[in-house]
Amino acid sequence: MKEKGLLIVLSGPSGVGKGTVRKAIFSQENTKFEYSISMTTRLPREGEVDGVDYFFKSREEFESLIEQGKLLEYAEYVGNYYGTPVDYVRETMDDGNDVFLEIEVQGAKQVRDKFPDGLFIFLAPPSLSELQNRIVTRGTESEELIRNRMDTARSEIEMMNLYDYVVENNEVATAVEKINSIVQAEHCRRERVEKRYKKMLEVE
Ligand SMILES: Nc1nc2c(ncn2[C@@H]2O[C@H](COP(=O)(O)OP(=O)(O)O)[C@@H](O)[C@H]2O)c(=O)[nH]1
Ligand SMILES: Nc1ncnc2c1ncn2[C@@H]1O[C@H](COP(=O)(O)OP(=O)(O)O)[C@@H](O)[C@H]1O
Repeated sequence: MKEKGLLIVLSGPSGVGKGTVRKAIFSQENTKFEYSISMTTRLPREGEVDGVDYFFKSREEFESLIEQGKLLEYAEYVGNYYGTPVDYVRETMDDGNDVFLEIEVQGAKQVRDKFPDGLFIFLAPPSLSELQNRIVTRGTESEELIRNRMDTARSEIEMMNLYDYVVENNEVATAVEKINSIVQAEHCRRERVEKRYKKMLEVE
């Protein structure tokens, strides 16, 4: 029987660099992960393509997907829905490929409940002041929203202990390397456990 793929979840506070690190991971030539494209009700930004960056949906369409149980998790974030298509995730894992989710922390918590066997990686900022710097330099938020996001960030950081690994996003390239190593080590660990388990069954 084919081994199931891993479910890799990268999460962390807003502005820590999740999107940046994810893009760097998928720009590697030899990346072995399959990126799960999310659904969202937010409008496309300039240059974003439907079915590449996100599947852009209306609120009605999104709510109907929720009702039909088509989402592994979803969350409302700054006034818009974001969610992960469950069929894609299950099919990709069943085919033996690793699926990579880059999602905010509420969604990651829901995935943890449904897939406790997943690999949960928390991307942490070097400090709160650096996190604020990044949100400010990104320049997509008003002053009030930045204050709001910093309050949210504090509670998001408290959720760090629910994760298997914490990777500090100091340098993007280093964070990418660490994530690659974590996934590789996890594959080795699972192989070892599987072998031992098979051996035990043979003996009895
Ligand atoms: N729960 C959940 N969060 C998602 C999903 N897709 C993206 N996100 C998160 O939604 C947040 C907002 O994403 P986006 O609108 O692209 O803006 P960004 O802040 O520039 O990354 C980010 O924290 C993403 O990680 C998803 O499927 N589910
Ligand atoms: N390691 C890093 N060092 C410095 N700036 C970074 C780093 N990673 C991301 N950034 C910057 O921080 C801002 C937020 O990154 P982004 O990927 O949008 O975060 P998130 O997806 O977590 O909300 C962007 O301006 C990005 O260029």
